[in-house]
Amino acid sequence: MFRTEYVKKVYADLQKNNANEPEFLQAAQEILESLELIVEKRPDIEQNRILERFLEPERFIQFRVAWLNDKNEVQVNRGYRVQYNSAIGPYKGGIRFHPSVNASIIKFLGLEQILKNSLTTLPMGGGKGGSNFDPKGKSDAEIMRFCQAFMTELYRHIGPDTDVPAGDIGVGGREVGYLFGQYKRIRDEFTGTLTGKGLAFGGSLARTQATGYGVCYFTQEALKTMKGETFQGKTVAVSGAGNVAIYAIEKAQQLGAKVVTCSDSNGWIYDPEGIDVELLKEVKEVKRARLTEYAKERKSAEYHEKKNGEHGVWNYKVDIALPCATQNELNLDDAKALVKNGVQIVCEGANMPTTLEAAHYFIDNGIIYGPGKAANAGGVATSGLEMCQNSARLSWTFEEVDAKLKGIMEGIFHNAHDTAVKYGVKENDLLTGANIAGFEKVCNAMIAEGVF
Ligand SMILES: NC(=O)C1=CN([C@@H]2O[C@H](COP(=O)(O)OP(=O)(O)OC[C@H]3O[C@@H](n4cnc5c(N)ncnc54)[C@H](OP(=O)(O)O)[C@@H]3O)[C@@H](O)[C@H]2O)C=CC1
Ligand SMILES: O=C(O)CCC(=O)C(=O)O
Repeated sequence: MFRTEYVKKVYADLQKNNANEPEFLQAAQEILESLELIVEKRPDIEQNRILERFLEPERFIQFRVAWLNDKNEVQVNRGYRVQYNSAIGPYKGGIRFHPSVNASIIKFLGLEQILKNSLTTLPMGGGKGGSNFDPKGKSDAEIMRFCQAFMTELYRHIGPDTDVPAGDIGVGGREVGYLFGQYKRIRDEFTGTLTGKGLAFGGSLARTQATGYGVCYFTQEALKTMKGETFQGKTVAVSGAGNVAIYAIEKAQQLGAKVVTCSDSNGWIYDPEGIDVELLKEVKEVKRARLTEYAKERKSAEYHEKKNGEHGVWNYKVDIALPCATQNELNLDDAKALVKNGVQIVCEGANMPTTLEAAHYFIDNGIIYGPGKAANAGGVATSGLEMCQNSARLSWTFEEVDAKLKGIMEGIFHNAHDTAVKYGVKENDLLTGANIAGFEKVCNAMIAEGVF
């Protein structure tokens, strides 16, 4: 797995100290495999014990969230915030509400966020938070009470220049609104402490679309640079049917592709005529319903229920795959099926959706592989633009924000690509390129700021 004694020791210690955290160890292993190349060139990394410090969160907060459901029964959940690294800016990263959330998930997401935020070129450190609260089936009033209870603890740890949370799985505009309202009430201040806010109270135009659009801008730039091609006429598989998936589908179709799949945790849609994205928005964003509702309304769509935990969407003949649901949703068998069916490029809208062996398989087989920390950075980049607008007390137009987002995503692609080439790995290995490029800036800042 590793060549150098230093990296071997760092990873062995990490395994010992985080034995029950598989997602965290997976993310760390993937990053260390890339960073070994820079460690070999720069002795100051080992001298300053940068890897040990980089992998250890500056702060990990865990707290009780007690709230009342609609029957006036007391419910208890667990809340988290990891403030992972502040070398290049205030901690920044989303909040996830999903029953699977635990320390391992929060730490893997926080670790990825450090590199992602660095790649955006904006001054943002890495953080992430969440709860094992399950928003599915909860009334609007229950969601509000949970968000208020969550923020009643979190507020003391965050602030516009300290830590700026946002949304992630299970946390969208509605939840950010309730979280912001409670923060404002407790602190008695109106600042940009959360991003992804409603447009009426400091949100940025294009933040809703940003992650999905950004994945497509990144994919388009990679296709153009490495293959001289575009989305025009291509067939695309997307997984997920949430915020990232919906706007990835919308932009891919605007750029001339046909997207034939999407999914939720119960099943998937195959729609050979192309996903009707307006219908998908109606089902998911307005009605908050399941994909079975989409299939009822759309004659050309097939609905498949998931039986053995399989994701389903990776078995079709497509040119482009955009995993946009959740971690480890694309395994080695899925990767083999995609390659057999002629996929050219895989760019991740979700965080770590591809298992490590599947990612290696793509890279070894010449597939352009854009990891989430690079390809989905458009969400947090636009959050960074929301922070700029809040500080300046003004709002930019949709076109201004979208143009900046596109420029940032193109820049991230070129940074990852150029770094891959510079370090002598295959040019389709954007994973190594993204890891090293994101890390270098954080590493230099950590050394300059002294031992901490
Ligand atoms: N929102 C953002 O700006 C950003 C999000 N991301 C990442 O993108 C991914 C999707 O986030 P987002 O679209 O915001 O979240 P949403 O909550 O809007 O949507 C999540 C989608 O993924 C599905 N999903 C979630 N968990 C699972 C699971 N365990 N198994 C199968 N399907 C699942 C959901 O299905 P169901 O409804 O059935 O649960 C839903 O379709 C995540 O990995 C997130 O970290 C990355 C960068 C920014
Ligand atoms: O917009 C943000 O601050 C966070 C986005 C996020 O959570 C992510 O990039 O995974």
